[in-house]
Amino acid sequence: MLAVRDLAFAYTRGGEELFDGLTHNFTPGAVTAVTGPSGRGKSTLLYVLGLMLTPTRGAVLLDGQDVSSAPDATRSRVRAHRVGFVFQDSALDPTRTVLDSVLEPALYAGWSLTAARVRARELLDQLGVGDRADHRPGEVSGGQAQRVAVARALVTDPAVVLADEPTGNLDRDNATGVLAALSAAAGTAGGTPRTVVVATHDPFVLEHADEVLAL
Ligand SMILES: Nc1ncnc2c1ncn2[C@@H]1O[C@H](COP(=O)(O)OP(=O)(O)OP(=O)(O)O)[C@@H](O)[C@H]1O
Repeated sequence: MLAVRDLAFAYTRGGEELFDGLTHNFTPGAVTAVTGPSGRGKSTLLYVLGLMLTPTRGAVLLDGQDVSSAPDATRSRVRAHRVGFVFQDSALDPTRTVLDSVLEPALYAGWSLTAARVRARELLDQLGVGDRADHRPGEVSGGQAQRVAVARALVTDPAVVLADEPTGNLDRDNATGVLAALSAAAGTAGGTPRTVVVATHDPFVLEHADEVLAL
């Protein structure tokens, strides 16, 4: 289970402190939408949960272990094996094919290229973008690119999936598709419920999320 205890973060020493000692348990198997006014720290919270930023105070707990203050090597390992990240506007490498972008995190996690390819193709098919596998991101639509980004976040079967404004620039149909993919992902991680956290302003996502955490 993913949780935060007494969490605070500041980008600079003595700078504005975000989260005000936040304590929260994220429910496995659920999509939790993190919302709040612009600048309140929604994206920053995802980076802290994803162990890309270290809390100034408090802790990020994964299955009861404080992973946020673990040594760098441990944090990298946890990030590679247990966390998937969907960046805003998909952020796919324009020089790689969709398939290569999706399988890359699995290679970092130590999978063989063959196993990573099989899993990546399976996910792209499940997300309805299998026919785009050999294209570059410039040759797919915004909605398709965002589903590709979800596939990339899921390729290692992580326990935690973090998505930053995944429906930001999408029309309703595409937003529905991306949200459905994230909801489906919440249900399964090798049979164990997966924790999905989405930072969003989108009223549609807020309405359909299982839980809402307001910052
Ligand atoms: N790299 C950075 N260095 C210094 N300050 C930053 C950095 N990134 C963000 N901030 C500041 O931290 C605060 C929180 O930013 P963050 O992007 O997490 O907010 P947000 O709630 O996601 O905002 P939005 O809804 O506009 O995306 C803001 O005041 C922002 O200006």
